[in-house]
Amino acid sequence: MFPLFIRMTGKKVVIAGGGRIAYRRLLPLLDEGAYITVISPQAIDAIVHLAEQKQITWHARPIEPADYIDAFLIIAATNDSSVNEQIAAHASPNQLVNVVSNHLLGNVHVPAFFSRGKLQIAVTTGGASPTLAKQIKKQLEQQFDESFAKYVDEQYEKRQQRKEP
Ligand SMILES: C[C@@]1(CC(=O)O)c2cc3[nH]c(cc4nc(cc5[nH]c(cc(n2)[C@H]1CCC(=O)O)[C@@](C)(CC(=O)O)[C@@H]5CCC(=O)O)C(CC(=O)O)=C4CCC(=O)O)c(CCC(=O)O)c3CC(=O)O
Ligand SMILES: NC(=O)C1=CN([C@@H]2O[C@H](COP(=O)(O)OP(=O)(O)OC[C@H]3O[C@@H](n4cnc5c(N)ncnc54)[C@H](O)[C@@H]3O)[C@@H](O)[C@H]2O)C=CC1
Repeated sequence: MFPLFIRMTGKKVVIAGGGRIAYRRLLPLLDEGAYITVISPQAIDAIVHLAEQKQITWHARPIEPADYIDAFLIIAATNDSSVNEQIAAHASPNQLVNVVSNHLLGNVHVPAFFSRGKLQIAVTTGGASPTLAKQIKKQLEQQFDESFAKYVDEQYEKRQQRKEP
């Protein structure tokens, strides 16, 4: 696996499934300014609420291949692993696909991560132990406390000023 940090502003994201895991994927993507469509017969209240506020689109039905034909990122987060497998199989090789139920499918994994301003720290075990990734992230959260946000953002300002003519 090759680590990348992806600018998601304005990108189309299709999420299959409307449960807890779908919502965990959705929130940081929404923060990044992605256009999110959830396709799922049922959805948890928090997702329904975001749809009512028009922050995302929700279609209350099972996913179909036409739903994600032009998505930049597809997240297969249903509780039916055969549906998630079908999504991985139907996606184009040039789309990013994240499958929450099987680390061997899709072409991107979501790490455990946190931010301190522009500092972002992400940890993955490649599906070996998501719980270990979460534990390591928690330790790093203590080590790199909130004060790093100020430090990193100051460094950023200084670098920007040096670049200006
Ligand atoms: C491949 C990947 C999918 C992807 O890329 O989306 C994946 C796959 C699977 N996870 C499973 C289970 C659990 N995952 C967690 C937690 C997290 N899982 C996350 C990522 C990933 N999980 C990706 C690999 C990343 C890596 O390896 O480092 C984190 C880091 C990020 C996030 O999800 O936001 C987040 C911590 C967030 C945080 O707090 O920071 C917990 C614990 C909990 O929820 O508290 C459990 C239950 C305990 C257990 O089973 O270990 C199962 C079995 C499912 C089943 O039983 O059907 C599969 C399927 C499989 O193993 O194939
Ligand atoms: N990656 C991770 O961190 C973890 C992944 N998992 C996996 O994630 C899966 C989902 O977990 P939860 O969100 O808690 O499940 P959930 O049961 O709360 O939600 C599943 C959602 O999928 C929808 N769905 C079912 N069939 C569908 C279809 N054909 N098309 C579209 N949507 C459909 C349901 O309506 C529901 O909204 C679990 O079954 C498990 O395999 C579980 C724990 C952690």
